[in-house]
Amino acid sequence: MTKLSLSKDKINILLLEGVHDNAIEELARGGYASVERLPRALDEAELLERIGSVHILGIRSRTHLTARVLEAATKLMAVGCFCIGTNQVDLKAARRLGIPVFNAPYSNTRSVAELVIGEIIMLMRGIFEKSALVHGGGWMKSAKDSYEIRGKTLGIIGYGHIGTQVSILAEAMGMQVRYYDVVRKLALGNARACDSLEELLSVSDVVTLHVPDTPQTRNMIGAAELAAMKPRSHLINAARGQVVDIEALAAAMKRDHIIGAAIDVFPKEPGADNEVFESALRGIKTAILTPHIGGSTVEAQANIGTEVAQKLIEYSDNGSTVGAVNFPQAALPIQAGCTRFLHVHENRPGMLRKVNEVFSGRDLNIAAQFLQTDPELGYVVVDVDGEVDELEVYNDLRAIEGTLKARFLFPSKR
Ligand SMILES: NC(=O)C1=CN([C@@H]2O[C@H](COP(=O)(O)OP(=O)(O)OC[C@H]3O[C@@H](n4cnc5c(N)ncnc54)[C@H](O)[C@@H]3O)[C@@H](O)[C@H]2O)C=CC1
Ligand SMILES: O=C(O)CCC(=O)C(=O)O
Repeated sequence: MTKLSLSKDKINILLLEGVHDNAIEELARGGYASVERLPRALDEAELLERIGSVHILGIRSRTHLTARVLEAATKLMAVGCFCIGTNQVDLKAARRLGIPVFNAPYSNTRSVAELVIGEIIMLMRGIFEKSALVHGGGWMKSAKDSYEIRGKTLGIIGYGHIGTQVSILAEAMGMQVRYYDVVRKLALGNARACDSLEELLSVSDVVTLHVPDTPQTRNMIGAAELAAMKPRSHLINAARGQVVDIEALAAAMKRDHIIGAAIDVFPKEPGADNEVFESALRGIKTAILTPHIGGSTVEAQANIGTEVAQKLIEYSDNGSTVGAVNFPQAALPIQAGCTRFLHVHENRPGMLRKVNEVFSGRDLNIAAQFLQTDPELGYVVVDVDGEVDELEVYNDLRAIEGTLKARFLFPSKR
């Protein structure tokens, strides 16, 4: 079993928001048993209270890791987001503190795409409104505003992993697909790109959003964009809450310009299960409102549990950062008989020289060295042959000005 500068039983792992059993099992297989799992998110005050003793933290979309929380996380080695989106983490702060953040970029793609396809049909048949009436004893047997999806135009904003899956499924059901993306993307099947967002909005019977949360996508669908949509069309948002101006959408629905919407994500989502959800869309019968469950399927959660746990183990065991969203990427082979030193630092001139002096000053033989830098951060991994006083080396590495984190693995003597 891999030996770490901190033995595995002392590595405290905290998993929040009901991360799947697979993560626990994977971590146990990797020798990590000090794992606590909570079914819910923690707010900032609770995080500040607990984070000081945590080495590895696992979250989903409801836990907000602010700079304040990360700065208090003095022992934190890595964060695992058991989802696609990482906007709930202050990635810059994590990076500045030398903490890599991992996610699962594909494991719930299909679940979101299937939900969207289901919602297109539900919206275009007005099913939720009719069902609610029947539950109340009513009987609205009408074809008004009910359409087949065959032959209708679906506009996809953001033609990435989820957008392209939706595209394939929608075409298989006879829809015509148009898409808009800021990056030039290869069209799948018979889908066709639009030159502008305005063009897409003006031709689509249903518009679905699959963009990340960025400064450019904030409120990208506001009053003007809703007005540019076809009269009596539909909108789906299973991307991020800030992408749609909810008040403007509610107004467009009240005047029947938009006759159906399915919204899974909101600008303000309840942090705790007992918090009341507030939204201007509540009470609008033609709006399908779901509690951010686009990726919440048994299959997706199981796959995500395994995938993110593996990435965290790889980083803890050997320093590999493949899949980190805010860190230089390093895929590191194990060197038999070596002690491995990991050093994360601010990318200042002369840093590598100072790191190397720690080894050359002791006449140590460097068997392999790996350096990955970007304009702000440097990550150097040094494998040393033979006997080495790892604690001394570790202390000298930590003493280099600009050091963010240092660790050693597979020590030669303990
Ligand atoms: N509701 C839920 O439970 C879930 C929601 N999501 C959300 O879905 C989003 C999309 O996921 P993926 O398809 O995997 O991401 P992706 O990164 O594969 O695709 C995003 C696409 O959006 C495009 N894009 C970025 N900015 C744009 C802009 N301003 N205008 C037009 N296109 C733009 C990108 O070029 C890219 O092609 C995630 O970022 C996440 O926020 C993901 C999983 C589950
Ligand atoms: O399942 C979750 O907690 C979040 C899903 C999501 O929005 C994502 O994967 O980005």
